[in-house]
Amino acid sequence: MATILDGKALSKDLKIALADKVKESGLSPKLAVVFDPKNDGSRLYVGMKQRAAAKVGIATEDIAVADDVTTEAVLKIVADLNADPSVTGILVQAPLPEAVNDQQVFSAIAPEKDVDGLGAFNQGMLFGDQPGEYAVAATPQGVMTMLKHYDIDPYGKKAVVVGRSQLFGRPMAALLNNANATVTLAHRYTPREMLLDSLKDADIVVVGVGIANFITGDQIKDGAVLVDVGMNVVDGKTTGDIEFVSAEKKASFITPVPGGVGPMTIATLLENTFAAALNQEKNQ
Ligand SMILES: Nc1nc2c(c(=O)[nH]1)N[C@@H](CN(C=O)c1ccc(C(=O)N[C@@H](CCC(=O)O)C(=O)O)cc1)CN2
Repeated sequence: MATILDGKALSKDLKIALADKVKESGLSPKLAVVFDPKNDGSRLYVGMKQRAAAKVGIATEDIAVADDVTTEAVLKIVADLNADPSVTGILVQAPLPEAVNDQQVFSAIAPEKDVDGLGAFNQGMLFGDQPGEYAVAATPQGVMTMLKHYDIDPYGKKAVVVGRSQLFGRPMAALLNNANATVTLAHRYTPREMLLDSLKDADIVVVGVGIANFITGDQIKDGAVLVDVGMNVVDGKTTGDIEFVSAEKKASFITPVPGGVGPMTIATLLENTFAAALNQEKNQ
């Protein structure tokens, strides 16, 4: 039976520690959140982020965009937030309405306020494995924090990342690569046979494709570490991309859904937001 990678418990500890740090710093971090209020997921996640931020002493400001908003209008919102000294962090909750080019918007955020690390500058730092302080996307960074907490070192391991989104797969592969794993990045055009072949001898598998039960226990190696970034609703129940019952019998470690990567995403975003406020104070 696998050990559960308990993101819910770990994120709780991280938030308690962060609340102390925020208090001790005497700073007043403020996170501006740009989001589409018509998107059910965004409304849910933004609400979760706001409540968690309030608990650790980070103020938030909501900026709800209209249905027919254009990329230019969102770029103007971001430019105003970049220029506002009371705002220390900016988060653009994806997805924005269809007409908006999310990546263009992410890259317009001033790098020092880009707490989600999704802009071109911060992604370039990550992909170049550059030294220094910069934010990394909250979901993959949260996965790395969880691996470290459970003493799982990617060094020399074979890792397979399934999904290549900007929010998850691409930065996840870069982080594992920077941690000296040998990384395969699979995606929707990877032939099924090729994916199954990669999974057979993978030590670490991280999956985020948004398809319930996409990976099953019979496809993975005995003792593999399984991290499930997926979130699907099946028969009214939140479930991941990994078929938990069969996979936990073969894995050494596995994340549950819910209670695994999701809570780590939120804790990491708050850590990034505080780090950004500290850096801005230092560099003033
Ligand atoms: N700008 C960003 N947009 C989006 C991100 C992101 O990191 N930055 N990630 C996703 C969604 N997301 C955060 O925004 C997120 C998803 C899920 C959870 C979470 O804690 N989930 C719970 C279960 C909740 C439920 O049952 O419905 C869990 O896993 O335990 C947190 C954050 C999209 N956009």
